[in-house]
Amino acid sequence: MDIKKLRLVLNSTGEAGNLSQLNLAPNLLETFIPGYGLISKFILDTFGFDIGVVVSAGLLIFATGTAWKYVSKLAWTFLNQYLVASVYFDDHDDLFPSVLAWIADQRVGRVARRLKAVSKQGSSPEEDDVGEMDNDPAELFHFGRWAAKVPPKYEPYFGSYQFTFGYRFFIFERGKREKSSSPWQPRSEEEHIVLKTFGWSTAPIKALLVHIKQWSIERENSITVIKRPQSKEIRRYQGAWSRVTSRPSRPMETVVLDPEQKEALIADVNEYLSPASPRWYAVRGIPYRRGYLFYGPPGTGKSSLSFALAGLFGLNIFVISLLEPTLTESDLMQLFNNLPRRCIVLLEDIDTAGLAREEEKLDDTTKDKKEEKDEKFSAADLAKELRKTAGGGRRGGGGGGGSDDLKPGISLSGLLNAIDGVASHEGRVLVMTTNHPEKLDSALIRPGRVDMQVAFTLATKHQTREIFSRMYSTDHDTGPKKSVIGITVTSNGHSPNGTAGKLLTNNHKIGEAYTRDEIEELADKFADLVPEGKFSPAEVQNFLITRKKDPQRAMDDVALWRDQLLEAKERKSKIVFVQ
Ligand SMILES: Nc1ncnc2c1ncn2[C@@H]1O[C@H](COP(=O)(O)OP(=O)(O)OP(=O)(O)O)[C@@H](O)[C@H]1O
Repeated sequence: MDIKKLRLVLNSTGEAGNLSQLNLAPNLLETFIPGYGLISKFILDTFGFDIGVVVSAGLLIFATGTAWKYVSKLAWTFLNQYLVASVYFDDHDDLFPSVLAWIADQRVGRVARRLKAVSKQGSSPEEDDVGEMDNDPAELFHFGRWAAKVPPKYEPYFGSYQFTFGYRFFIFERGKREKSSSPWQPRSEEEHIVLKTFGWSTAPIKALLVHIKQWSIERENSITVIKRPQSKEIRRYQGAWSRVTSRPSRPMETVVLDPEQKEALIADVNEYLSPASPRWYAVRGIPYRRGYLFYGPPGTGKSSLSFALAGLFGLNIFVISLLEPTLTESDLMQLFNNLPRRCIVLLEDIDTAGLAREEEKLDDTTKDKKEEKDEKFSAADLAKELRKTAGGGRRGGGGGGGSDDLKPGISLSGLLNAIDGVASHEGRVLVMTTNHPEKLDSALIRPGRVDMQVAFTLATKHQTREIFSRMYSTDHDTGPKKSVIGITVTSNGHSPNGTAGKLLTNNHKIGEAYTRDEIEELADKFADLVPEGKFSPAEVQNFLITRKKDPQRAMDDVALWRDQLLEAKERKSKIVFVQ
């Protein structure tokens, strides 16, 4: 279209505002819309109405819109290239969920018209999500109905969103792309986020990210993030570790140990993690790493203490079980090489290292180990095993795959290589646990690899007492505080052997609150009835959990439970299921 023709576009003789001025030359309209002349003549003759004005206006609006789109796209590309700073990260990055959560929490996230609902299948809703529990204690609690009240969480859907932060304009973009995978791999998508702002410097975005990290840490202050090895198939694409869950940090006081032992451990970890330590180690040429060995029978608190340490020091915890059947030495190396600078690595069952490869007797040794474990198998262990199986955890679940050519088992040298690797000299806290310290090779526990050993024993009187007291107390402050119990059934004062029931004048009904002093008194008496060094804290805890609303019932039942469990242990029963 030449300029002369364009000039014909408008009848520019009339006054502004008169629609007829917009009437495009019929010749031009004929060029765009074949047959236009005939149609317009027909309408003019029949209805006396000139459609030229309407058609011209429509065409003009269309042309202006297209031009605007084109020009703005050009301008945006130019701006993006020369005047916009951006920071990208993909969904493997720890920042990804934090940024999404932060955006969702901002006005931009709340008013966005395109949201992605996130409700994980089978995830357990938090009480906070539903508000107060209005479950009638007299009725059975129906989890499904309760969980149905939980609204899903919402995130901004894929696309671009603008927001301001500290008087500065930002753009948040969420996108996805197909991951480059080999033809025989299932197709998958990878998400990414881009944060943009006007200017040549990324400093404002970096400051925003620091703010988001702090916001996220404050929000998750009491949360411990637990990571386990990613399944083999996706490890290559999504990193070695996957975030299995995050759960409320375990308070250190809930792990009952010898106070001195606990204090010494906490002080040691604290000293090691202090910001001045890396330099101290570097100046003296000592590798900056610290290893701990937690050993003792099953159910004595080794894992619990590791989780409590993670909560106390605000570290993520990376859990590897050497009993995981698909774990190979190269996997172990890869896992250690992909640890962050500061974290706790919980390496469970280290006594299995060297069993398979070095002796080439995997079947026998696994069988032996299983038999040994079975001998000590108690109800608490059984529950724990079931939990692990259900959660796809330690034994086989998390690994996936399991190709036939895998030779499971980690040799001792493989384990040593992994924990001594260069990448592991960087501030991680290594906690190794075992039920069989006597089986450990001295090379594994030499100073430098294991710097402190913590022995866990079957429950002492102090532990039994503390576990009881914590089970029934809601408040550990001094003073005559009220403790637990809130249901309205009357205790029948049942006492199987007639002794324990007499310990407390049975004038308490369930539903009455016990004072702190009363609970302490009961705790002393309970600890007197449980022999020292016979039961694991897990067993004691398990017994009490089934009577968690009724300390008097625990007192009534303890003697029978104790005798049955002792007898069963003496008979070396394979599974002791005494409640
Ligand atoms: N010392 C303890 N103080 C408080 N609770 C304990 C203690 N020991 C065990 N428990 C309780 O028993 C359960 C099992 O404990 P945990 O998993 O820490 O034992 P573990 O020694 O790691 O066992 P395993 O060797 O089988 O892995 C947990 O629920 C924990 O609360």
